[in-house]
Amino acid sequence: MSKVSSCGYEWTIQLVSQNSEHMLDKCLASILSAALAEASLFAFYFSKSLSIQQTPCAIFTSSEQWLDEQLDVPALVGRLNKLNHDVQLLSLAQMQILPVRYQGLILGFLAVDNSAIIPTSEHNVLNHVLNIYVHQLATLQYARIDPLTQLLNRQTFDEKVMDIVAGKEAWLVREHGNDVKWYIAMADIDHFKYVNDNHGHVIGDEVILLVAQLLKSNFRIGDYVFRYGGEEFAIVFPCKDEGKAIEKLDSVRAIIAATRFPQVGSVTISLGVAELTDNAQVADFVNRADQALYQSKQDGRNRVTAFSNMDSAKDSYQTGDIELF
Ligand SMILES: Nc1nc2c(ncn2[C@@H]2O[C@H](COP(=O)(O)OP(=O)(O)OP(=O)(O)O)[C@@H](O)[C@H]2O)c(=O)[nH]1
Repeated sequence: MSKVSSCGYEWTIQLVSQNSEHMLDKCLASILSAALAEASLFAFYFSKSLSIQQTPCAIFTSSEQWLDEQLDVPALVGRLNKLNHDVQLLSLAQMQILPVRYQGLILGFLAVDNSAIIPTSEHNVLNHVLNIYVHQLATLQYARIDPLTQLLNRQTFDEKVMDIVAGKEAWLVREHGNDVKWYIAMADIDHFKYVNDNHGHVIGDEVILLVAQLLKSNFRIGDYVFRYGGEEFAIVFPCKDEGKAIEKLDSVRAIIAATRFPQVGSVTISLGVAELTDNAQVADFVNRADQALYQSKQDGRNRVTAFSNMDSAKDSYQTGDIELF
């Protein structure tokens, strides 16, 4: 543990120079492995959505068995939340817990077994390292956010879809088993040009914002909602099967159609949906969902179309002559 005090500055520099979440996690893991070399077991739990609505999950652990047996994460977070904000270390019977706070909320913790007792002078440095991690994560996440809607932006979209196709969403398998599929939906506000032309761009922006909020609040926390372009959104979400995915999208479509938009009245969206399989490129998935969306527009708008139900579109997709917007 003596390494801790001498390396604080170096570790800070290492953490703030990471430019992806994945590399930031790896960097923190290697720092903690060096800092806690004398501890036989440790684990870092954190809520990456930076929200208390999501129970912190394991970012890395030195032994899953130890954790499964001893950590009741929701109970521990509840207990940490009741602590005074000045408390930086909680000593339990078999482990020491360093709470990780962001904007005053407990978003996670570092658990270290009692084989290495962390001296007061050193848990301050570890707390500092964990703080730098949280702030660097927040900085990386803000760069991925669309300023108008606070949704994930287009730049984040490709990376997230590639991660999902590569099977990097491990939490999902832990929670639902292997029989869950991912779907991509493209959603576009109907006749939006009319809104801009008749009410002006400021009201147009407000319509985009309200649609974004309705989309975000009607999908689950583990689903991804992106602002893909001006009045176009992409939603990437797991579902048991395509029927359920269409049902979900149609229920959100109906909620938007039933909402009264200030000044404008009613607004509808059209959607297209395709499954994310592991044998195509991100651009192919977007094309498929876009073709289905185009079909929804052709069929009269305010509806959901699944790419799998479009035989003619599949043919034209293969010959590459589909007309997209
Ligand atoms: N206010 C506002 N308007 C935008 C934004 N991005 C794109 N637009 C406008 O959105 C409109 C999109 O119109 P179109 O693509 O022609 O389609 P539409 O009128 O929505 O009709 P359909 O999609 O066929 O139902 C254009 O007038 C764009 O200028 C934005 O960020 N804010």
